[in-house]
Amino acid sequence: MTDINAVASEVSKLKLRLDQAQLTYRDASLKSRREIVILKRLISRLSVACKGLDNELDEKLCELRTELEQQKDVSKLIPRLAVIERLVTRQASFTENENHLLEQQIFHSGETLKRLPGLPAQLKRELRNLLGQPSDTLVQTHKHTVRLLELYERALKLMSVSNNAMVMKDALDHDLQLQLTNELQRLITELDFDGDDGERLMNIRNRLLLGVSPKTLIELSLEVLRLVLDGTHNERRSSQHFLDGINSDLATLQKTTNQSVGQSSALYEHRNEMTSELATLAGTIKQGLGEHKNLEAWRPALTDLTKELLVLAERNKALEKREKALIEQLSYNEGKINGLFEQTQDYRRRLNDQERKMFLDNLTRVYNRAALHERLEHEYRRWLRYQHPLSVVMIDIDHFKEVNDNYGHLAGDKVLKIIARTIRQNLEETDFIARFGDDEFMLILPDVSEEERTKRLTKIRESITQLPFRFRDQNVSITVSIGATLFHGNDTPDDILERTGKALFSAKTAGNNRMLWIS
Ligand SMILES: Nc1nc2c(ncn2[C@@H]2O[C@H](COP(=O)(O)OP(=O)(O)OP(=O)(O)O)[C@@H](O)[C@H]2O)c(=O)[nH]1
Repeated sequence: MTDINAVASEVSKLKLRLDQAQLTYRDASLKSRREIVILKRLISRLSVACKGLDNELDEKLCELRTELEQQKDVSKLIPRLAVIERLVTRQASFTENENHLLEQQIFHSGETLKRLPGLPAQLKRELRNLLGQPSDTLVQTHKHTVRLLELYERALKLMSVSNNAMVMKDALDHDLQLQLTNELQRLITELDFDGDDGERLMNIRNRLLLGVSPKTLIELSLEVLRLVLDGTHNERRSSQHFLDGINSDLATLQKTTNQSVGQSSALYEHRNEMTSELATLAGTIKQGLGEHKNLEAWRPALTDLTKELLVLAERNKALEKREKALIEQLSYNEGKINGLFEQTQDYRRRLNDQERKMFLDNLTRVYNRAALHERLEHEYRRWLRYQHPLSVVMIDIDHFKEVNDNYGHLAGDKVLKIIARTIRQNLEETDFIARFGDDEFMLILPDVSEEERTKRLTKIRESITQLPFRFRDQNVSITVSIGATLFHGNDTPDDILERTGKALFSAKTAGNNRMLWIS
């Protein structure tokens, strides 16, 4: 019994211990499971945090996560955890290194950006602040990187805007310079100066044709201006001189004419006096002849009368002399007046000549652009009235610049002259030709039928193609493009010029050496 009791008591103790052991085991198991859950969560977070940093680490963490799902005994995972710990430590030191390098790079790039010329002060200030801030952590370094990139972007935008502006400004400046050079060159051809000044102008023009720097362009423009001013002063001086001459001649003439008029009336009075004295004498003689039967007795009185007659004859002679002098003075005055008339006629001819030259192109001797506008306006008014066909034509030499470039501008000048002559030769009296610009000519063909104008223009084009130009021992063939149109509807001269230009442009873009009508 005792044994049984002892056994029973042993059993009961054992059971108690078993219960306690079970409880302990349950606690341990619970603890272990909680630790596994925490471990899993940690590994999962670590996987996310390290994702992409290192492929090997990614792989190992992935394997560990799978194992953790299956494995009951965590202790078996210890070797894997050791591998991961090693990989994480390696990654940490790698990241630290990289961070250090990145910081150095940020500093270096920031300094480079700071030295960039033309950066706005505000951007430079922000850059200085950024470089002065410490970056102990990776996050701070990251923020610095982003901020630096922003500043770089702003600087780039600013530079590209100012570069574009500069490129555009350069292009504009270049275009403007070309335009000014061509215009100055063209204006010189309209100036008609002789002698040294004319030669100097031609030299300037030749230099402009060869192309000049902006500085030289300004210098040449000033020189042209000076020459024009000198020319104007000279012209004014010579006009003044001419007018002064005429004025003093007229003053002298007026004086002598006044004297002549005075003399002439004095002579007239004298003559009247003499005539009445003569008449009185003649009356006295007649009366004496009737009264005196004995002439001998009358002789002394008659002798006195004769003396008086002689005195009258003497006075008459003196009067004649004065009259002769007066006639001479008058004929001298007449000569002077004729001379003055001739001088003014000469002056008028010179003015007319100058006016004509103002409308002529100095180089080609055809009309210039000013004349064209005047003529076009005139023909336009006639067209409005009579509605006859009125054609306007623009002729442009193809690749003319190449002639200048390859054979020199004197060759180019020659081409312009010969082509102008060739066009003129193929025109009728009533047609009009003007040099419109560099290598462009304009024609106005009034009252010409469609068939006739096509024939005329085709002949012009073909004649030019056949011109035997020869430069530097080379045969050079030159062609022209022609654009033309007709006045119709509500057209104005400006519309016509624009349409002719378009027609010419189409002829050129269609491949040159052709004629194109836009109706
Ligand atoms: N020799 C000479 N050249 C001139 C004169 N006037 C203008 N030029 C030159 O004529 C040239 C005209 O050039 P562009 O308008 O390009 O003409 P292009 O070479 O015929 O070109 P396309 O018309 O397109 O065929 C410019 O180089 C001017 O310098 C001049 O009186 N004499």
